[in-house]
Amino acid sequence: MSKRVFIDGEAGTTGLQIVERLRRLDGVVVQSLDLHARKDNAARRAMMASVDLVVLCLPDEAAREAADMVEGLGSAAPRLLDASSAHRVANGWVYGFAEMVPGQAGAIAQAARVSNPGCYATGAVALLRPLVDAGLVPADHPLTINAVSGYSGGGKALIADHERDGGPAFGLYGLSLNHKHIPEIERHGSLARRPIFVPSVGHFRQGMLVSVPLHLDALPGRPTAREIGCALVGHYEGAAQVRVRMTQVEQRLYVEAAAGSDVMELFVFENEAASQVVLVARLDNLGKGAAGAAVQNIGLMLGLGVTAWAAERVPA
Ligand SMILES: NC(=O)C1=CN([C@@H]2O[C@H](COP(=O)(O)OP(=O)(O)OC[C@H]3O[C@@H](n4cnc5c(N)ncnc54)[C@H](OP(=O)(O)O)[C@@H]3O)[C@@H](O)[C@H]2O)C=CC1
Ligand SMILES: CC(=O)N[C@@H](CCC(=O)OP(=O)(O)O)C(=O)O
Repeated sequence: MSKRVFIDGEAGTTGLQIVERLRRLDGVVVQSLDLHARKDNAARRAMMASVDLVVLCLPDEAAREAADMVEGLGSAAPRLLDASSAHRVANGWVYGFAEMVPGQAGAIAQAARVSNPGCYATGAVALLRPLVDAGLVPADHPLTINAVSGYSGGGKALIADHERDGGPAFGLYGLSLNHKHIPEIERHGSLARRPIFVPSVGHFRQGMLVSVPLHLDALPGRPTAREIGCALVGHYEGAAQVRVRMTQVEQRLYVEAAAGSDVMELFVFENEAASQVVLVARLDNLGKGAAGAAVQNIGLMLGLGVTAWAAERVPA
């Protein structure tokens, strides 16, 4: 029998992307509220009690309220996947980055409550966690993370701002060095020192690049770029939605290649003579950075086979 999923916030940027993906999957049916009932709490509660899984695609405060609503259903409570940033470092929630450490996919499959990772955090944690766990980058190493995102990362409001005449071309933000993804990058990157994180947004709809520069001669044991690349390759071997690209011939890395794909690519670029590398994650903020990861987690939580769909979208 098909599993029933309710997406609270279905009409938003992330919600629509999840629905589009779920429509192509066997074994799952999306249950929707009528347009006029989307914000009617009694209708939402009744819908939540009737499904196997609720996905929250809401602003943080509304996601907290919706999670309380689900919890209030007691033994009738469905399982919960939250795409907002409300619960990413909260107790009792499993972090929905299946490839992060061995056993994470299994923990997601068993969990009652899963928090989908933030888009920037997905790139940063993907690059850093395996290197910290392997001892190549010390947990307390001073790190800087730079990133550029497509404007769809800011939801309906930022999309409208960019799609009007005279929308902005490019801008840095988060300049109080307090972006909301820093706590999840610290926690799930296993970092003991707060990184400096400088996000930016460009005048393109989808895709993002997250980069971490490293001075190799400031790391213990002075690892080579190859050792770093091999650690990433070893960690992500067999992962359908993460690819490590070992050849670094590109002089330019374009963000466009990520748009529309649910696969995240990781790169290690180096200047050997200067003993410097820059690690880069390229992903779609709406793909592996949001809806792609959400559908992967829905598949794990409901026991559906979703990797075949993901593989269709692997770039050449
Ligand atoms: N865009 C992205 O790249 C990513 C977004 N996310 C997260 O996903 C969540 C949704 O973001 P996004 O899709 O971009 O946002 P949007 O602004 O595009 O959509 C938000 C949706 O939530 C609905 N909504 C707002 N408040 C309520 C409420 N109180 N009750 C019911 N529905 C409500 C809105 O309806 P209406 O328009 O009618 O108000 C809208 O449909 C956020 O927490 C965001 O941080 C996560 C990863 C990436
Ligand atoms: C360009 C832009 O505005 N991006 C969003 C993050 C998008 C994302 O990952 O979402 P959540 O953490 O909200 O789930 C921001 O910086 O707040």
